[in-house]
Amino acid sequence: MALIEAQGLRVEFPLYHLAARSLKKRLLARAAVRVRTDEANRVVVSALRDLNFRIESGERVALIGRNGAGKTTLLRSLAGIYEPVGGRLRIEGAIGSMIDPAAGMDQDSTGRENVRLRALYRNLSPADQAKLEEEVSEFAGLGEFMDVPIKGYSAGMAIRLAFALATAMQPQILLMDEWFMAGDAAFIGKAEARLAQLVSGADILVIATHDMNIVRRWCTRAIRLDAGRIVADGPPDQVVAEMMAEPS
Ligand SMILES: Nc1ncnc2c1ncn2[C@@H]1O[C@H](COP(=O)(O)OP(=O)(O)OP(=O)(O)O)[C@@H](O)[C@H]1O
Repeated sequence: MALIEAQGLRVEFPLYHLAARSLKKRLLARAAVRVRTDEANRVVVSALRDLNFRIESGERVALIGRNGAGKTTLLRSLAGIYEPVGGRLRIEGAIGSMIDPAAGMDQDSTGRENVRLRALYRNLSPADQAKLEEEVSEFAGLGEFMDVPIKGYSAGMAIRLAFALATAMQPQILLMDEWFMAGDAAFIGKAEARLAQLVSGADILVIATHDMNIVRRWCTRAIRLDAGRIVADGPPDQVVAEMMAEPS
């Protein structure tokens, strides 16, 4: 059984380059809601503000909302990439994350070496390591590029490798940013089939997306963020319809 529970979750980013006083003042005056000065007199952006939610096994949740609403920040916080500045986050279950293809990859190592590093990190037996290597190479379809340092990969090749690696081991909680579905048509077809299988096996899926077809097709619940707050949480059809009805 997997579980994600947030209570009063807050994430902020300091804006270090805003030291100049007048600029700071102007910005604070214009964006009083999300930009504030903290106790240490630093200007910070409130990316997530007092989020409360509970996601249980069997749920497939879409995070929706306009640019800058906080979707990616929330995904990254769930993945443990960002440390909340306030509140509590409880996560039970092994996480597989497809947020940033470069995350957890060593740019100077080859694709194959990166797969081996991941296997070592996960403490896999030599047999499982060999199986993982074979599976990832086959799915990514990179051919001889598996033996080229990944800093020489195109964006699409990096996505292929990261996708193959993240989906090779069945996670209980799958975190995903929609642009992982980018790529050429052949890969998207393959990726969708793989994801469908994974989603049915994962206990929880959380996907950040602007694509309402993905929300309706894949998800059982939609959480809509606006300026770092949750403004709607419920069945996808209802939350999407409400959002569409609002003037943009
Ligand atoms: N590393 C960072 N440093 C400073 N501010 C950040 C950082 N990451 C995000 N932010 C700010 O946090 C807020 C939320 O951004 P986030 O990327 O989570 O939004 P989003 O909903 O994923 O947007 P989009 O749909 O454009 O991808 C924005 O105001 C953004 O400027």
